Amino acid sequence: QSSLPKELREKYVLTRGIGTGVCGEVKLAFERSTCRKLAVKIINKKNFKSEGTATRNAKTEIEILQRVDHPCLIKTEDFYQTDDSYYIVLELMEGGELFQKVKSQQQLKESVAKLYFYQMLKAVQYLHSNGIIHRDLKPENILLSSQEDVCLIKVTDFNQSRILEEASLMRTLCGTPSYLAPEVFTHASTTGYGLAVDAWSLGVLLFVCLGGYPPFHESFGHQSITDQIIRGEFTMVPSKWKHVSDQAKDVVRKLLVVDPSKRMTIEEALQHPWLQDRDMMDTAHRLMYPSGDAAATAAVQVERLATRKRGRDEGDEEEE
Ligand SMILES: C/C(=N\NC(=N)N)c1ccc(NC(=O)c2cc3cccc([N+](=O)[O-])c3[nH]2)cc1
Repeated sequence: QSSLPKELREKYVLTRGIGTGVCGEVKLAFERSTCRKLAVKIINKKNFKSEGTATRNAKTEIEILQRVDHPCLIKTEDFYQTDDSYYIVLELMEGGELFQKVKSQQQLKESVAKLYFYQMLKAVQYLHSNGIIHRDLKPENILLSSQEDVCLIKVTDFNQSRILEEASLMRTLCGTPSYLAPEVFTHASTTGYGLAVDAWSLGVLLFVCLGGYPPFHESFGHQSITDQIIRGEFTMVPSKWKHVSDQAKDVVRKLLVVDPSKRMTIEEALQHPWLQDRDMMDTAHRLMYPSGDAAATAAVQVERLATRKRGRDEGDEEEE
């Protein structure tokens, strides 16, 4: 306890480790004044590559962590740092990492995978609408709020995240264009493609949740994992996928598209037939907005009306 910042020690009691991460660990903590249980993520500064990027990354990450406000994004309660570590006080996510749930070939029930995937889409939709690309979406960075299958999920670890610097692009375009490369003007450098990397990662996450194994892996066949990814070559092993609906497979196939300009976007994924599932959406919104406060309820109503309207537009014979 001695190496902990004094203010941290005065406000919280840190106990056992509850999760392991490549860049640090997570400890269970109790807030002295309220006895509330919390998590403290300890990030060793020396884990970062070079001093320069480390400090900049960490500043960006801390700024993002303190700025984001969405039910499916981890919320920080407090933040401390010493010369060699960052201490981030977070809400406790008793279900742990999605990684633990899907490793050892455990396939999730399709309804559970859909509930989690919908929440991941909403979290990433929120990040993108705030000009933030996550860039490191993986099962270790998806936390579950409880051991129950039906639970809230939260995206965490913004270490690789980037805030889209539209400003720097605007400055660039003010100068003389004569020496600028074509991609500076095309999609590649503006929000377009940047955001698409998160759509790909969500495709990999959905594949793992539905199939219980990763789409690209060094142990598959003769190709390196990089070649498999560059070629977008993955296999849906029948024994694992025969019970998975065609609509679910369609979402995976439209996200794991190599050409970012042809890849399904987050918005399009949210409109995909597989996700037009009112029961799932009601459950998700009940988990995301438990207080049922007015604004949230309004948001839910808007979403449901939109879904209902879409259904009518598409000749949805089902009566309301
Ligand atoms: C902000 C961040 N990482 N940032 C970074 N690596 N630069 C970050 C990364 C991971 C976490 N993980 C947890 O909060 C976390 C992991 C885990 C496992 C079992 C049980 C619990 N829990 O809260 O009960 C857990 N919480 C929380 C924050």
